Amino acid sequence: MGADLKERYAQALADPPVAPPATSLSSLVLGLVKPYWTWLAIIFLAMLAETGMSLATPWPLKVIIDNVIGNEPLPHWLLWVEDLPLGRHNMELAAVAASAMVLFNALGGLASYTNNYFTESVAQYVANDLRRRMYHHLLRLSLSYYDTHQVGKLLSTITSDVSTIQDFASETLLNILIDALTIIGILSLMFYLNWDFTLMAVSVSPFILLFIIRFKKAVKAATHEVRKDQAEMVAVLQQGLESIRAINAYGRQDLEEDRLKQVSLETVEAALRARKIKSIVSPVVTILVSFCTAFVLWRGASLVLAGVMTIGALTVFLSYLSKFFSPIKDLAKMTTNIAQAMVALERIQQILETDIIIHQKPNARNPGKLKGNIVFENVTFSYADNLPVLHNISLLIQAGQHVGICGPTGSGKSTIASLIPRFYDPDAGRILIDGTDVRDFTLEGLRMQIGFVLQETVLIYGSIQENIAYGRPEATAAEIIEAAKRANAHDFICRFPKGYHTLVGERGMTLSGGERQRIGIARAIVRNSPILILDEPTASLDTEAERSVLEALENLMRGRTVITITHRLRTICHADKIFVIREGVVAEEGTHEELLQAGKLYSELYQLQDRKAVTINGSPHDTRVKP
Ligand SMILES: Nc1ncnc2c1ncn2[C@@H]1O[C@H](COP(=O)(O)OP(=O)(O)OP(=O)(O)O)[C@@H](O)[C@H]1O
Repeated sequence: MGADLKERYAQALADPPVAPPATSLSSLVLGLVKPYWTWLAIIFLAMLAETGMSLATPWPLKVIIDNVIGNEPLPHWLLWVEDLPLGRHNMELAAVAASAMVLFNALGGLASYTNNYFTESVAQYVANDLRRRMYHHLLRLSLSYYDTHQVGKLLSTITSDVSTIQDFASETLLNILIDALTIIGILSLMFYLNWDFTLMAVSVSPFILLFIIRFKKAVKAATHEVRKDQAEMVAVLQQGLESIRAINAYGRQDLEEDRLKQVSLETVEAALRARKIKSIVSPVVTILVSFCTAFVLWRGASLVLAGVMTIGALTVFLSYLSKFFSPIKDLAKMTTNIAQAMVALERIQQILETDIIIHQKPNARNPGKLKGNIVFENVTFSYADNLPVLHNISLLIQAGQHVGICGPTGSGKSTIASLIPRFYDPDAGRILIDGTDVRDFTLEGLRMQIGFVLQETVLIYGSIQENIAYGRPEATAAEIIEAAKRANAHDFICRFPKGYHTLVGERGMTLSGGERQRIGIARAIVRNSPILILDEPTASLDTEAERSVLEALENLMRGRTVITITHRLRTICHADKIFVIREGVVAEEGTHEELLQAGKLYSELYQLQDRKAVTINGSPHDTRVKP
């Protein structure tokens, strides 16, 4: 058992969590449990044994009442007891009955242990598979999915909804199956004991089941509402904690608290509405069941008095009746759990079925080492339907060229850059690198050829060394140190007591903006891609930090095709070509001198910035990057 589990654990770590896309809830569930069919078979057998033992337990009592205490003859299926070497003494028969009771319970206990052991294993591994499958899917969705979905709500599904499924699989599902088997078994035995009596006794069951089914719908709708509100609450909390600096800076703690208060109260109200519906089910079922039991007691007493039924048979019948209604009552209670699990599955399925992915052609090829010729051919792109952000853009960037992209804010500069690594695909037109449409390359291969330094370098929680090697994990320690030296980062890293092993990112040491950018540059140097996209890499830095970062950038840019997006025109005035973007079109293109001579938008922007720099510093402030 242990070895099997260990093996499964190792597989769960190693298996790629890829699974065919789910189409319906049932196919999702079947796909999830399929790998565990041997365990499911063991569970089923153990369940049969557990149910059988539970059905057998009242019979020793009947033997004691009817055959040991009373004088009823032994039923024909028990005559073999007379052949035992125990003799025919009543107390010996009582000893057999008592031992049988212990045996039934012990076997039932063993079956129950096996059941729980394997059910919990299946539940844990199914939850593990679900989490991994969802994360795998989410990591590959197009960025446009995240433009319209809150991360907090997704977190809530990956954690809470998966836990709901896990709890359902490990507790409720097993109970439902055992209950169903028990009901079938008890009905058969009750028919054996007294069929017409049984028919009358259980005639109330269809009404109970109808009632339960009717309520299941209402409970499910209420549960949907509760989960929606709970996910909303996680989203509010996640956003608030993520924006903690802005909240402190603007003193908006009260506003954020109010937001949580509102959504938290909505969650409470939704949960109370759901409880109102849920709490009706149990009492109604209990009352219906008590009518039925009362009838059996009354009618049973008259049958015993008339000598048609033995006291033992009535006791066993009553014991079965309570066993029969207990799973029916459980089913009523479980309506809530079933509804919760259905809602959780639907929410998980919604994520798994999202198809906003950047598709890779089946015959896509790895581009290998690209030279870096980039062509935009009549590219049109919109984030939202029918609202183009780029209109018919055409650009030509030759391998090894350093080009600048500038233009007013919101004109589409960053959007242009994000189409090259296929963060998004254009609506019309195409983008070619070295003469091949980027959609003909594998996504991973294409992105390996592109390095980024953005306005803010995002540090991953881990050591500085891991952060530098993030884009190429196989980089050696020597390569990492060399990259840090070229990025002007080595000296400040060595000043930390733990050097390259210093923890950064969440909860780790916090680096200044300039230091973070230099880590970002070292990261791009280690990745060593022929195409480099610099999106306002110095925008958030002061003059001193900017100088050091620009020096590092010079080292990084050498020998690569570089696209620099910036508002600071002085940083691109030595570029081989500058594209001026306005309202999603290329308004002008040329070298710095050509654009100044043209005397249009670029020249206006440049002169405006020139005057500002003179005013601020008393002399022009030159932060140019020499290619
Ligand atoms: N993820 C997004 N979803 C929807 N619209 C977006 C998204 N990102 C940008 N936009 C919109 O697209 C337009 C172009 O944005 P983009 O970021 O490319 O401009 P930009 O020229 O780089 O601006 P800036 O100089 O301010 O960085 C803007 O109107 C912006 O509001």
